[in-house]
Amino acid sequence: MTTELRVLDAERWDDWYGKLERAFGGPAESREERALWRELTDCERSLAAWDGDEIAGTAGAFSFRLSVPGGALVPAAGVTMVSVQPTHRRRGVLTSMMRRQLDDVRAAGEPLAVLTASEPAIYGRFGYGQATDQMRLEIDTNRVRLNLPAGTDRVRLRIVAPTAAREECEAVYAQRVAARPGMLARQPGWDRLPLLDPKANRDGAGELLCVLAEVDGEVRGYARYAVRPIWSPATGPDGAVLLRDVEALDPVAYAALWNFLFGLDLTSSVRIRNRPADDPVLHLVSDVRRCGIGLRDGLFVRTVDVGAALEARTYATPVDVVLDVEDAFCPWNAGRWRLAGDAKGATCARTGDSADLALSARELGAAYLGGFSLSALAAAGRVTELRPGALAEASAAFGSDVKPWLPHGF
Ligand SMILES: CC(=O)SCCNC(=O)CCNC(=O)[C@H](O)C(C)(C)COP(=O)(O)OP(=O)(O)OC[C@H]1O[C@@H](n2cnc3c(N)ncnc32)[C@H](O)[C@@H]1OP(=O)(O)O
Repeated sequence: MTTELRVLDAERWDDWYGKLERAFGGPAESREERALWRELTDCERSLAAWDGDEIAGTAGAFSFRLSVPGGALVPAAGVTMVSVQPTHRRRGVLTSMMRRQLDDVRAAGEPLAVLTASEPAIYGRFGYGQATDQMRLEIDTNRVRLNLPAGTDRVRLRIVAPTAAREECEAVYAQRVAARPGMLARQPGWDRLPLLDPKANRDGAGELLCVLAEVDGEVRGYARYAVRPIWSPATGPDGAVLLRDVEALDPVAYAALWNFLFGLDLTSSVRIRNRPADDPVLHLVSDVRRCGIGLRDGLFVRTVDVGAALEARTYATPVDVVLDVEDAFCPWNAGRWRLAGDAKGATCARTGDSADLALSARELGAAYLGGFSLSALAAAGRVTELRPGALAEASAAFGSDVKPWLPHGF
């Protein structure tokens, strides 16, 4: 079997997307969601693997700008919509699409490619490393109390329709992006993603609502949520607050939003699928054991251009190290790079000097946003220290005070 890779003809989008849905066992999406993905698809960056006149594989890319340590927004290809038909699996179709895509990303001058994986085992072989994680919470609000900071009572809360509050929420979100590595600057149309609320997907919950937190007349935060009413025959109300997202620009607005969610009548839990693992709410609660905490992988990062990627971020402490990078899938990155930088900026260029640390592209991706330390990777045998002291120096420099985190999938 041979397949031929071609850029997606926009007129074939329905067929192409239908094949993607089939590979995912779908379609499970609502009409609204499908229409949004149609609008957001960049056909010129989408590939179809053709077997004769049949689509055997799909892969796409969004043109994102990713927040990195130091607050810069770095061009990053957002790899998405990857699938291979069940009739064509395990014959190298994915590998051929990854090959073509990374060549295209390099040609476009984007230093990074990023993705969220259906299964985390797939993408390491192509040099993607898990760079962030995400925390889910299912908080027992009957048992857990909140310790509110002084001034929380100054916050005024207002419930509004999410669409009516879109601009205010987006203004808050935009300010959060540079403050947390791993977040994506909003591209046109992406503000509609958190507003999707098709009836068919509510699973017993009411409509999506938005609560705005205002301090001195200014919107300082928001939460979008729905309530799923649950009535137990024996004890009565046992509803769940399904929190979609929550962002705030100061501690009192943040605490007030959580206090509101905890206090919703006839509910006994607040559930959310995706929060950063250093969410301040963990320092507001009286009992973390009853917060139903779970962790899973988030964003995967691939350094497509090692020099440009390492120069695009800043470093928590001064660093001057030579990295010996192994990169079989993108061999233009392989070899020694001298990275010199600090909190103001960095240079990263080819060098003939002897190496201080050896690692592969996958580890570089994992450490890139500062979420996973080089020391931890070294302890797992995935980074090798060649000059004593270099690991501690580089590990501290790569670290991020704020945990990197991606708020939504793509
Ligand atoms: C960013 C995103 O869009 S994530 C979504 C990914 N898509 C899905 O999960 C949809 C369902 N799955 C599929 O469509 C396919 O099985 C794919 C895309 C995951 C794999 O496609 P294939 O064409 O079968 O992959 P390909 O034959 O190129 O395999 C390359 C290697 O990856 C391995 N591999 C492929 N899929 C998986 C997997 N799910 N888990 C672990 N390893 C895998 C193969 O075993 C092979 O390993 P090898 O090089 O050591 O022999």
